Amino acid sequence: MAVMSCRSMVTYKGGGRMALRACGLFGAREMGSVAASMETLVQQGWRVGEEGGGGGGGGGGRRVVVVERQEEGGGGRGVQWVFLGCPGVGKGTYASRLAKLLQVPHIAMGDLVRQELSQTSSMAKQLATLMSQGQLLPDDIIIRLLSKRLENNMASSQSGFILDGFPRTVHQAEMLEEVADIDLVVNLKLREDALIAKCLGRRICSQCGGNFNLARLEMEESNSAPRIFMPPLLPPPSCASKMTTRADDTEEVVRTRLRIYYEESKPVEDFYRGYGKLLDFEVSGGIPETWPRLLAALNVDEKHTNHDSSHKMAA
Ligand SMILES: Nc1ncnc2c1ncn2[C@@H]1O[C@H](COP(=O)(O)OP(=O)(O)O)[C@@H](O)[C@H]1O
Repeated sequence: MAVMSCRSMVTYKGGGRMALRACGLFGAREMGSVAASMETLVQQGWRVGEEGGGGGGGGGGRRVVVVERQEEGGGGRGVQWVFLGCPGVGKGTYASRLAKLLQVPHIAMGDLVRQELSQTSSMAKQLATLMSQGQLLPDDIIIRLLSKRLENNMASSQSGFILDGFPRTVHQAEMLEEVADIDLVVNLKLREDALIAKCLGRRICSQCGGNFNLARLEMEESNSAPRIFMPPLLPPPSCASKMTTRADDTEEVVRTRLRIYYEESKPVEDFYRGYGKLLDFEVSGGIPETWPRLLAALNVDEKHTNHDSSHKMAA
Protein backbone atom coordinates (compact mmCIF):
# COMPACT_ATOMS: atom_id res chain seq x y z
CA MET A 1 0.00 0.00 0.00
CA ALA A 2 1.41 3.33 -1.03
CA VAL A 3 1.16 5.61 1.93
CA MET A 4 3.68 8.26 1.08
CA SER A 5 4.76 11.14 3.24
CA CYS A 6 1.37 12.14 4.39
CA ARG A 7 -1.14 13.28 6.87
CA SER A 8 -4.68 12.25 6.66
CA MET A 9 -8.12 13.68 6.77
CA VAL A 10 -11.42 11.94 6.55
CA THR A 11 -14.22 12.50 4.18
CA TYR A 12 -17.55 10.80 3.94
CA LYS A 13 -18.79 10.92 0.40
CA GLY A 14 -22.41 10.82 -0.71
CA GLY A 15 -24.24 7.52 -0.89
CA GLY A 16 -22.58 6.13 2.17
CA ARG A 17 -19.13 6.02 0.64
CA MET A 18 -16.61 6.79 3.28
CA ALA A 19 -13.16 7.85 2.39
CA LEU A 20 -9.98 8.75 4.14
CA ARG A 21 -7.63 10.81 2.13
CA ALA A 22 -4.04 11.14 3.03
CA CYS A 23 -2.24 13.85 1.20
CA GLY A 24 1.36 14.91 0.90
CA LEU A 25 0.73 18.46 2.05
CA PHE A 26 2.13 18.27 5.54
CA GLY A 27 5.37 16.32 5.61
CA ALA A 28 6.29 12.85 6.72
CA ARG A 29 6.01 12.95 10.49
CA GLU A 30 2.57 11.43 10.65
CA MET A 31 3.29 8.62 8.22
CA GLY A 32 3.55 6.01 10.94
CA SER A 33 0.22 6.85 12.50
CA VAL A 34 -1.50 7.03 9.14
CA ALA A 35 -0.13 3.64 8.16
CA ALA A 36 -1.24 2.23 11.51
CA SER A 37 -4.71 3.65 11.00
CA MET A 38 -4.82 2.13 7.55
CA GLU A 39 -4.00 -1.30 8.95
CA THR A 40 -6.77 -1.00 11.50
CA LEU A 41 -9.19 0.09 8.81
CA VAL A 42 -8.29 -2.79 6.53
CA GLN A 43 -8.86 -5.20 9.42
CA GLN A 44 -12.28 -3.62 9.82
CA GLY A 45 -13.15 -4.42 6.22
CA TRP A 46 -12.38 -1.15 4.48
CA ARG A 47 -11.09 -1.24 0.90
CA VAL A 48 -7.90 0.74 0.46
CA GLY A 49 -6.90 2.34 -2.83
CA GLU A 50 -5.02 5.29 -4.17
CA GLU A 51 -6.34 8.26 -6.10
CA GLY A 52 -4.58 10.95 -8.07
CA GLY A 53 -0.84 11.33 -7.54
CA GLY A 54 1.08 13.47 -9.96
CA GLY A 55 2.27 16.90 -9.01
CA GLY A 56 5.68 16.62 -10.60
CA GLY A 57 7.40 13.86 -8.61
CA GLY A 58 10.29 14.54 -6.27
CA GLY A 59 8.07 13.72 -3.29
CA GLY A 60 6.30 17.09 -3.63
CA GLY A 61 3.24 15.76 -5.48
CA ARG A 62 0.03 14.99 -3.71
CA ARG A 63 -1.08 11.43 -3.18
CA VAL A 64 -4.52 10.62 -1.97
CA VAL A 65 -5.21 7.34 -0.27
CA VAL A 66 -8.87 6.44 -0.29
CA VAL A 67 -10.46 4.01 2.09
CA GLU A 68 -14.02 3.12 1.37
CA ARG A 69 -16.85 0.83 2.32
CA GLN A 70 -20.49 0.73 1.37
CA GLU A 71 -22.46 1.25 4.54
CA GLU A 72 -24.79 -1.58 5.39
CA GLY A 73 -28.45 -0.96 4.69
CA GLY A 74 -27.60 1.87 2.27
CA GLY A 75 -28.49 4.49 4.89
CA GLY A 76 -27.27 8.06 4.46
CA ARG A 77 -24.38 9.41 6.42
CA GLY A 78 -24.62 11.88 9.26
CA VAL A 79 -24.54 15.59 8.56
CA GLN A 80 -21.23 17.32 7.84
CA TRP A 81 -21.73 20.84 9.09
CA VAL A 82 -19.41 23.67 10.06
CA PHE A 83 -20.13 26.39 12.62
CA LEU A 84 -18.53 29.78 12.02
CA GLY A 85 -18.71 32.86 14.19
CA CYS A 86 -16.75 35.25 16.39
CA PRO A 87 -15.39 34.26 19.81
CA GLY A 88 -18.23 34.30 22.34
CA VAL A 89 -21.04 33.93 19.80
CA GLY A 90 -22.07 30.52 21.12
CA LYS A 91 -20.61 28.15 18.51
CA GLY A 92 -19.75 25.56 21.14
CA THR A 93 -23.14 25.78 22.86
CA TYR A 94 -25.25 25.33 19.74
CA ALA A 95 -22.88 23.01 17.86
CA SER A 96 -22.74 20.59 20.80
CA ARG A 97 -26.54 20.60 21.24
CA LEU A 98 -27.11 19.98 17.57
CA ALA A 99 -24.49 17.25 17.42
CA LYS A 100 -26.24 15.47 20.26
CA LEU A 101 -29.60 15.84 18.59
CA LEU A 102 -28.34 14.68 15.19
CA GLN A 103 -26.16 11.95 16.71
CA VAL A 104 -22.90 13.02 15.14
CA PRO A 105 -19.64 13.93 16.86
CA HIS A 106 -19.12 17.55 17.86
CA ILE A 107 -15.54 18.44 17.01
CA ALA A 108 -14.50 21.64 18.76
CA MET A 109 -11.07 22.72 17.57
CA GLY A 110 -10.49 24.87 20.66
CA ASP A 111 -11.12 21.84 22.89
CA LEU A 112 -8.68 19.73 20.88
CA VAL A 113 -6.09 22.48 21.27
CA ARG A 114 -6.72 22.76 25.02
CA GLN A 115 -6.38 18.98 25.40
CA GLU A 116 -3.05 19.17 23.59
CA LEU A 117 -1.95 21.93 25.96
CA SER A 118 -2.83 19.81 28.95
CA GLN A 119 -0.25 17.23 27.82
CA THR A 120 3.36 17.88 28.72
CA SER A 121 4.58 17.72 25.15
CA SER A 122 7.46 19.87 23.98
CA MET A 123 5.24 22.04 21.80
CA ALA A 124 2.63 22.70 24.51
CA LYS A 125 4.43 25.74 25.93
CA GLN A 126 4.81 27.35 22.53
CA LEU A 127 1.13 26.75 21.74
CA ALA A 128 0.04 28.08 25.12
CA THR A 129 1.89 31.35 24.53
CA LEU A 130 0.31 31.85 21.12
CA MET A 131 -3.13 30.97 22.39
CA SER A 132 -2.89 33.20 25.45
CA GLN A 133 -2.12 36.09 23.07
CA GLY A 134 -5.21 35.29 21.05
CA GLN A 135 -3.22 34.23 17.98
CA LEU A 136 -4.16 31.41 15.64
CA LEU A 137 -2.01 28.32 15.88
CA PRO A 138 0.01 27.05 12.92
CA ASP A 139 -1.92 25.05 10.34
CA ASP A 140 0.28 21.95 10.61
CA ILE A 141 -0.54 21.60 14.32
CA ILE A 142 -4.25 22.22 13.79
CA ILE A 143 -4.43 19.76 10.89
CA ARG A 144 -2.60 17.10 12.89
CA LEU A 145 -5.04 17.42 15.81
CA LEU A 146 -8.07 17.43 13.53
CA SER A 147 -6.85 14.51 11.43
CA LYS A 148 -6.25 12.43 14.54
CA ARG A 149 -9.74 13.19 15.79
CA LEU A 150 -11.35 12.35 12.45
CA GLU A 151 -9.42 9.11 12.22
CA ASN A 152 -10.64 8.16 15.69
CA ASN A 153 -14.21 8.85 14.58
CA MET A 154 -13.77 6.70 11.54
CA ALA A 155 -12.14 3.89 13.49
CA SER A 156 -15.17 3.84 15.79
CA SER A 157 -17.51 3.93 12.75
CA GLN A 158 -18.90 7.35 13.61
CA SER A 159 -20.45 9.04 10.63
CA GLY A 160 -20.69 12.79 10.03
CA PHE A 161 -19.60 15.66 12.25
CA ILE A 162 -20.27 19.19 13.34
CA LEU A 163 -17.05 21.18 13.22
CA ASP A 164 -16.66 24.22 15.44
CA GLY A 165 -13.56 26.40 15.24
CA PHE A 166 -12.34 24.95 11.95
CA PRO A 167 -11.82 26.32 9.36
CA ARG A 168 -10.67 29.75 10.53
CA THR A 169 -8.75 30.80 7.45
CA VAL A 170 -9.47 30.51 3.75
CA HIS A 171 -6.47 28.21 3.47
CA GLN A 172 -7.99 25.87 6.07
CA ALA A 173 -11.34 26.05 4.26
CA GLU A 174 -9.67 25.10 0.98
CA MET A 175 -7.97 22.14 2.65
CA LEU A 176 -11.24 21.00 4.15
CA GLU A 177 -13.03 21.36 0.83
CA GLU A 178 -10.50 18.98 -0.72
CA VAL A 179 -11.22 16.19 1.70
CA ALA A 180 -14.82 16.57 2.87
CA ASP A 181 -18.17 17.31 1.33
CA ILE A 182 -19.41 19.99 3.70
CA ASP A 183 -23.20 20.21 3.49
CA LEU A 184 -23.87 23.38 5.38
CA VAL A 185 -22.02 26.20 7.13
CA VAL A 186 -23.89 27.93 9.93
CA ASN A 187 -22.60 31.45 10.48
CA LEU A 188 -23.63 32.67 13.93
CA LYS A 189 -23.68 36.43 14.39
CA LEU A 190 -23.91 38.66 17.45
CA ARG A 191 -23.15 42.37 17.94
CA GLU A 192 -19.61 43.09 19.12
CA ASP A 193 -20.37 44.64 22.52
CA ALA A 194 -22.36 41.49 23.36
CA LEU A 195 -19.53 39.22 22.14
CA ILE A 196 -17.05 40.92 24.47
CA ALA A 197 -19.42 40.78 27.45
CA LYS A 198 -20.11 37.10 26.79
CA CYS A 199 -16.42 36.17 26.61
CA LEU A 200 -15.74 38.05 29.85
CA GLY A 201 -18.70 36.36 31.56
CA ARG A 202 -17.73 32.86 30.46
CA ARG A 203 -16.95 30.34 33.22
CA ILE A 204 -16.06 26.66 33.11
CA CYS A 205 -16.52 24.14 35.91
CA SER A 206 -13.11 22.67 36.73
CA GLN A 207 -14.75 19.41 37.75
CA CYS A 208 -17.41 18.58 35.17
CA GLY A 209 -16.22 20.85 32.34
CA GLY A 210 -19.67 22.47 32.07
CA ASN A 211 -19.85 25.89 30.40
CA PHE A 212 -21.68 28.76 32.10
CA ASN A 213 -22.00 32.48 31.65
CA LEU A 214 -22.40 35.13 34.34
CA ALA A 215 -23.15 37.96 31.92
CA ARG A 216 -26.65 39.38 31.85
CA LEU A 217 -27.06 41.28 28.60
CA GLU A 218 -29.72 43.83 27.96
CA MET A 219 -28.78 46.07 25.06
CA GLU A 220 -31.01 48.45 23.17
CA GLU A 221 -31.03 48.61 19.41
CA SER A 222 -28.35 51.01 18.19
CA ASN A 223 -27.24 51.84 14.65
CA SER A 224 -27.47 48.53 12.84
CA ALA A 225 -27.04 46.42 16.00
CA PRO A 226 -30.23 44.59 17.03
CA ARG A 227 -31.71 44.68 20.52
CA ILE A 228 -30.32 41.93 22.77
CA PHE A 229 -31.65 40.31 25.87
CA MET A 230 -29.64 37.40 27.21
CA PRO A 231 -30.05 36.13 30.75
CA PRO A 232 -27.02 34.62 32.48
CA LEU A 233 -26.48 30.88 32.37
CA LEU A 234 -25.69 30.24 36.02
CA PRO A 235 -24.02 27.09 37.34
CA PRO A 236 -25.85 24.65 39.61
CA PRO A 237 -24.81 24.73 43.30
CA SER A 238 -22.56 21.68 42.80
CA CYS A 239 -20.41 23.62 40.29
CA ALA A 240 -20.64 27.13 41.76
CA SER A 241 -17.45 26.92 43.81
CA LYS A 242 -15.44 25.39 40.95
CA MET A 243 -15.75 28.12 38.36
CA THR A 244 -12.66 28.88 36.24
CA THR A 245 -12.00 31.43 33.51
CA ARG A 246 -10.13 30.75 30.27
CA ALA A 247 -6.75 32.52 30.21
CA ASP A 248 -7.60 34.02 26.80
CA ASP A 249 -10.90 35.50 27.98
CA THR A 250 -9.43 38.82 29.18
CA GLU A 251 -10.72 41.97 27.46
CA GLU A 252 -7.38 42.70 25.76
CA VAL A 253 -7.04 39.18 24.35
CA VAL A 254 -10.72 38.99 23.36
CA ARG A 255 -10.25 42.20 21.33
CA THR A 256 -7.20 40.66 19.64
CA ARG A 257 -9.19 37.47 18.86
CA LEU A 258 -11.97 39.57 17.38
CA ARG A 259 -9.50 41.51 15.22
CA ILE A 260 -7.96 38.26 14.01
CA TYR A 261 -11.44 36.90 13.33
CA TYR A 262 -12.28 39.90 11.12
CA GLU A 263 -8.96 39.63 9.28
CA GLU A 264 -8.58 35.87 8.89
CA SER A 265 -11.95 34.22 9.42
CA LYS A 266 -14.43 36.67 7.94
CA PRO A 267 -13.18 35.81 4.42
CA VAL A 268 -14.14 32.18 5.19
CA GLU A 269 -17.78 33.34 5.26
CA ASP A 270 -17.41 34.68 1.71
CA PHE A 271 -15.65 31.46 0.68
CA TYR A 272 -18.68 29.37 1.69
CA ARG A 273 -21.18 31.97 0.51
CA GLY A 274 -19.60 31.52 -2.91
CA TYR A 275 -20.38 27.81 -2.72
CA GLY A 276 -23.97 28.56 -1.67
CA LYS A 277 -23.42 26.75 1.64
CA LEU A 278 -23.60 29.63 4.12
CA LEU A 279 -26.56 30.13 6.42
CA ASP A 280 -26.39 33.40 8.38
CA PHE A 281 -28.08 33.26 11.76
CA GLU A 282 -28.40 36.24 14.13
CA VAL A 283 -28.26 35.36 17.82
CA SER A 284 -30.39 37.80 19.77
CA GLY A 285 -31.34 36.04 22.97
CA GLY A 286 -30.53 33.28 25.39
CA ILE A 287 -30.69 29.54 24.70
CA PRO A 288 -34.46 29.11 25.33
CA GLU A 289 -35.24 31.74 22.71
CA THR A 290 -32.43 30.99 20.25
CA TRP A 291 -32.46 27.17 20.16
CA PRO A 292 -35.96 26.74 18.65
CA ARG A 293 -35.27 29.54 16.16
CA LEU A 294 -32.05 27.85 15.12
CA LEU A 295 -33.75 24.47 14.70
CA ALA A 296 -36.41 26.12 12.55
CA ALA A 297 -33.77 27.86 10.42
CA LEU A 298 -32.02 24.52 9.96
CA ASN A 299 -35.24 22.67 9.31
CA VAL A 300 -34.45 20.22 12.10
CA ASP A 301 -37.32 18.71 14.04
CA GLU A 302 -36.33 18.11 17.66
CA LYS A 303 -38.88 15.32 18.03
CA HIS A 304 -37.46 13.36 15.09
CA THR A 305 -33.86 13.00 16.01
CA ASN A 306 -33.25 10.27 13.45
CA HIS A 307 -32.09 12.93 11.03
CA ASP A 308 -30.88 11.03 7.99
CA SER A 309 -30.26 13.84 5.57
CA SER A 310 -27.04 15.60 4.72
CA HIS A 311 -29.06 18.87 4.70
CA LYS A 312 -27.60 20.70 1.75
CA MET A 313 -28.57 24.33 1.32
CA ALA A 314 -31.51 24.65 -1.00
CA ALA A 315 -30.34 25.73 -4.46
N1 LIG B 1 -8.77 26.41 13.24
C1 LIG B 1 -7.86 26.97 14.04
N2 LIG B 1 -6.72 27.50 13.52
C2 LIG B 1 -5.80 28.07 14.31
N3 LIG B 1 -5.91 28.18 15.64
C3 LIG B 1 -7.02 27.67 16.22
C4 LIG B 1 -8.04 27.05 15.46
N4 LIG B 1 -9.01 26.63 16.30
C5 LIG B 1 -8.63 26.99 17.54
N5 LIG B 1 -7.43 27.62 17.51
C6 LIG B 1 -6.70 28.15 18.67
O1 LIG B 1 -7.41 27.84 19.85
C7 LIG B 1 -7.89 29.04 20.49
C8 LIG B 1 -9.21 28.77 21.17
O2 LIG B 1 -10.17 28.36 20.24
P1 LIG B 1 -11.72 28.39 20.61
O3 LIG B 1 -11.94 27.74 21.92
O4 LIG B 1 -12.47 27.84 19.46
O5 LIG B 1 -11.98 29.93 20.85
P2 LIG B 1 -12.93 31.09 20.33
O6 LIG B 1 -13.72 31.41 21.55
O7 LIG B 1 -11.92 32.17 19.98
O8 LIG B 1 -13.78 30.68 19.16
C9 LIG B 1 -7.89 30.07 19.38
O9 LIG B 1 -7.83 31.40 19.87
C10 LIG B 1 -6.63 29.68 18.62
O10 LIG B 1 -5.46 30.07 19.32
